[in-house]
Amino acid sequence: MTVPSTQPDPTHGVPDRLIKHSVRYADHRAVQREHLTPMMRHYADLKDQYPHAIVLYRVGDFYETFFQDALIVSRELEIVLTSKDGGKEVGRVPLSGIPHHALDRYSATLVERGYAIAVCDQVEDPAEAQGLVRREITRVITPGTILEEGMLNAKRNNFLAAIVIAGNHWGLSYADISTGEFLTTQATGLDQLCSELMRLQPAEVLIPTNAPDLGGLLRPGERSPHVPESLPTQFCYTLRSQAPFNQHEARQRLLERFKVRSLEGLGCEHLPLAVRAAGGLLEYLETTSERSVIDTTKSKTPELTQVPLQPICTYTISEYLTIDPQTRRNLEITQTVRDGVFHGSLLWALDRSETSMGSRALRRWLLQPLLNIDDIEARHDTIQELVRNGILREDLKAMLNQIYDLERLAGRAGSGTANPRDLVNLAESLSKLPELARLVAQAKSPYLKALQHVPPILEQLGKHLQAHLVDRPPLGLKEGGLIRENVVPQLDEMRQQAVDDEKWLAELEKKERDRTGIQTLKVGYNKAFGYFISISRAKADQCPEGYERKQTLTNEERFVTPELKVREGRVMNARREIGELEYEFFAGLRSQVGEQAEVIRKVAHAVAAADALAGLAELAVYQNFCRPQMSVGREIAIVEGRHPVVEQSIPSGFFVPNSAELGSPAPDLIVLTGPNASGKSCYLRQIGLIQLMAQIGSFVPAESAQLGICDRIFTRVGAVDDLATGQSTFMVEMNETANILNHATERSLVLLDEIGRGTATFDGLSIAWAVAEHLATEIRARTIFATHYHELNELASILPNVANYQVTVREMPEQIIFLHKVQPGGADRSYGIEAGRLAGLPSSVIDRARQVMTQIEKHSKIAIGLRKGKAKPSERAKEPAQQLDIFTEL
Ligand SMILES: Nc1ncnc2c1ncn2[C@@H]1O[C@H](COP(=O)(O)OP(=O)(O)OP(=O)(O)O)[C@@H](O)[C@H]1O
Repeated sequence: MTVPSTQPDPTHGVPDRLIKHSVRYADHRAVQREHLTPMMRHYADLKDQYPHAIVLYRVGDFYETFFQDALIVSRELEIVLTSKDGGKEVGRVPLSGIPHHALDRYSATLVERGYAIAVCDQVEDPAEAQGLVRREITRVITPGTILEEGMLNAKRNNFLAAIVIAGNHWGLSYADISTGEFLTTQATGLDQLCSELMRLQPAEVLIPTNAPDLGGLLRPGERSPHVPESLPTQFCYTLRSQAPFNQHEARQRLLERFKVRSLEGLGCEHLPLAVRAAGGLLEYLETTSERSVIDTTKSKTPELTQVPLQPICTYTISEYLTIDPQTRRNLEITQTVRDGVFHGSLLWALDRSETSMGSRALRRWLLQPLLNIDDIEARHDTIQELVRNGILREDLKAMLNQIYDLERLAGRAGSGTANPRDLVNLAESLSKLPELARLVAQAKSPYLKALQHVPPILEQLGKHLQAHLVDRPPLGLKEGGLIRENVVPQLDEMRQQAVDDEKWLAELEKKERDRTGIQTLKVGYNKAFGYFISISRAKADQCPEGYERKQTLTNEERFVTPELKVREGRVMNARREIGELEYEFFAGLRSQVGEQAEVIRKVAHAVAAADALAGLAELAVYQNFCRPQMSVGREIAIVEGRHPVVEQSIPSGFFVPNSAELGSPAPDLIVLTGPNASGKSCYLRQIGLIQLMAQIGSFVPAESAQLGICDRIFTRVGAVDDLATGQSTFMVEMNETANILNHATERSLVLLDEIGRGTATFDGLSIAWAVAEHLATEIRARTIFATHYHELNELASILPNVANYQVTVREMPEQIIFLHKVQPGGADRSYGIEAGRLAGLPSSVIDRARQVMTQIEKHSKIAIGLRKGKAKPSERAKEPAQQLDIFTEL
C-alpha cells in the first residue's frame, strides 16, 4: 500500500459552509490498513474492490461515505462534510452521509453527474450480529445500469451503449436494462457513429481500450487519450478491457445468453463489429448488474440473477430516415434550441400518451422515423381508425390510463428488484389486457389488432398474482402482510397460532388480576426483556407461586412465568417465520413474473405503440391534422400547412397556414425571402416537421399533404458558435453546409436558413449562390433556401427548377404588419432598416443607413453572365471566371 508523504488539501472543492470538521486523508490508501477500525478497514477493502465507484455504506439509518468519497458526496450533493473516528492512530477521517430513505434521490443526482455507485447494505440483522454487522455490496449502479424506479426518467429510455471501432468501420450495441431492449448495428464512417450516439443520448458508453485504468468512468466533458477524439464528449465513457470485446469471446457470450447455435437468426452472424460490441456490453452487465440482487432480509448470499434482456435485434441505420444531430437540434425534436428544455419541443407538442411506455415509444419514433411506406401506413391506418371512431379512442385511452409501466415492471421482477407494490401494479395491468383485447376486438388496423390476442399465460399470471397478493401491500419486504389469507395453508396455520398466542397475551392481564386480586397488576413489553408482569413493590410479596422475579425498579417488580415465556417465544418466532414465509412466497411470485418478462414485454411493446398512436389520433382530432398521402415519388405538396408547435403556443386561430410545393413537377428549390421576423424560419421548419411527422406515422398539421418519402432531412438554421470545439460561427456553418452537400440526395429534404451570413456580404452571397445552385442542379434535393440576399431571386430566372417565394408584410406609415403569408415572388427589400428603427436605433443612424443603402443599390448590379445562355452547370464551368463575379466594385 502506498502512503503519500504529503497530503493535498483534502477538502479541495468543498465549499467552506459545508465543512463541519477539519479532516485529513483525502484517500483511503493513505492510511495503514491495520490502524483502521474494523468498519473503516472493511470500507477501505471495498474501496479497493470498487475503485471507480462511490461506496455508500449502510450504518444504521444512513448510507455513509468516507475518505475521497465523502469529499465528492459533500461537494456534489451539498451535504455537510463531517468526520468519524478512523482508529486510535488514525484520528478522524472525512465522512458524509445520506439518510437511507433518500438513497434513490441522491444516487440519481450522483449517477446523472457521471459517478458510479456501489451500495453496501447490512445483510444480517444488527440485533443478531456478533461483532461487526455483515455487509455486502448489493448493487452497483452506473449511469447505464439503473433499474430503480425513482432514478429513471419514466418518459425516456436509459441506454447503455458499447462501441467497437476498427479504422473507419464501427459496431454499436445498446440496451436499456429497465425495458429489456437490446440492439446492435454495424456501419462505416465515424460521423455516422457520432450521429447514432447523439440520437440515442446514451447514459453510458463502454469502449474497449488498453488503458491501464480499466473500469475508469470518464464523466461528461472529460477527455482521455483512450477515447477517440472524434467521439462526442457529452457522454460518460467507461473504459473496458479488450478481452470481452474480442470476436470469439463476444460471439460465444451471445450464443450462451440467447441459447442459440448461431447468430444467424439474430441477424448479426456476419457483422463482426456488431457482435463484438454486443458481447462486450453483455459482459459488462454480467459483471456489474447481475451479481447484485441480494435478499437483504436474510444472511445467505444470493443466487446470481440475470437482467432480463430481449433477444438481440440487429438493425441497419439505412432502415430509417437519417436525421443528423444539427437537424435534430434545429427542428427542436426533443428539446428547444434556446433553453434546451422539453417544453416547446416537438415531442412536447405531440405526446398525448397515457403511459410512460407510450411516451418512450413516441420519443424513439421521433428520433428514428421510418422509410418503409407500408410500415408508415400501418401507423396512419391505426390513427385513421381512432380518429373516425371517437368512442373507441376515448375508451381505449381510458383503459390505457390504468396500465402501469409493464416494460419496466417486468424488468424489475426479472432482476429481482421488484417490490410487492410493483407486483400488485403489474397484476392489475395484466388483468386489464383481456378487457383491452375485448375493446379492440372489432378493430381493423394493424396496431389495434396486435392487442386482440393476450397470451393466456399472462392472464393466468395476473390472476395468480391477484389471488396471492393483498391489494395494498407494504413497501417493505420483511414485515409480512403481503400474502392474502386462505391461499397458503401453512401460512394460515402459523397466523392462526400467532393470533391465538397474541390473544392469550392480551387477555393475560385481566386473568392474572382476577386470579391474584391485585388490581394494579399490568402486563408490559420491552425490547430488552420481552413480555413481563409488573406489580407495585408494595404488593410484590402477594405474587402467586410460579412468578419468577426478573427485574426490580424503584416502584415496581417485574416477573415472568414459564407459560408467558413459552407464549412469547411462540409469538416472536411466529412473526419472524411468517415474515420469512411470506417473503419466500413473494420471491417465488416475483421469479414467476421474471420468467415471463419476455412475453410481458412483447405485449407491453404493442400497448406502448397503440398508446402513442391513440395520443396522436387525439391530437389529430383536436388540432385538426390530416392524413398525409405517402408516395415513393419526390413530390411534397402541402396545402395550408402549420407549424405543430408554434400553432399550439399562440392563441388559437392566430397561426397563418401556408402551402408548399416541392419536387417534380414543382420546383426543387425555393428561394424564400422576407423581412426579419416575418416567419421564414417558421415556414422552413414547419415543412421539415410535417415531413418528419408523416414518416413517424403521424397525421400532419395541414389541410392536405402529399409527401414522397425522404431519405434524409437536413437543416442549417441560425448561427451558433460551437465554443466547445472552438469553432467560429462561420466555420460551424460551413462544416454543416459541407456535410449537407456531401450527403444530400435527390430524395432528401434540405432546409437552409441564411447560409453565408457569418462572413463578409460578398463572400456570403457568393457562397449562398453557389450552394443553392449546386443543390438545384447537381443534387436536385428538395430545398428551401431562406435568405436575406434577395439577389438570389435571380436564380429562378436561370434555373427552371428554382422558384421564388416571399413572406409578405403590409407596410403602414409607422409600422410593418407581419402577415406571415408565403406567396410566390421574391421580396425586393429586406426591411432591415425598418426593423432597426422599430427596435429603437437613433434616427440619425437610421437616416444614415438609408443614405448608404441608396448608394449601394445605385452602384451594385448583379453581373450575371450565367443568365445569358441559361447554360448547364457543366458548360458554365468552362466559361471565364469573371462570369461568377456577381457584384461590381462600389
Ligand atoms: N405562419 C405564422 N403564423 C403566425 N405567426 C407566425 C407565423 N410564422 C411565424 N410566426 C411568428 O413570427 C415569429 C418570427 O418568425 P421567424 O422566426 O420564422 O421569422 P424569420 O423571418 O425567420 O426572422 P429572421 O429573418 O429575423 O430570422 C415567430 O416567433 C412566430 O411566433
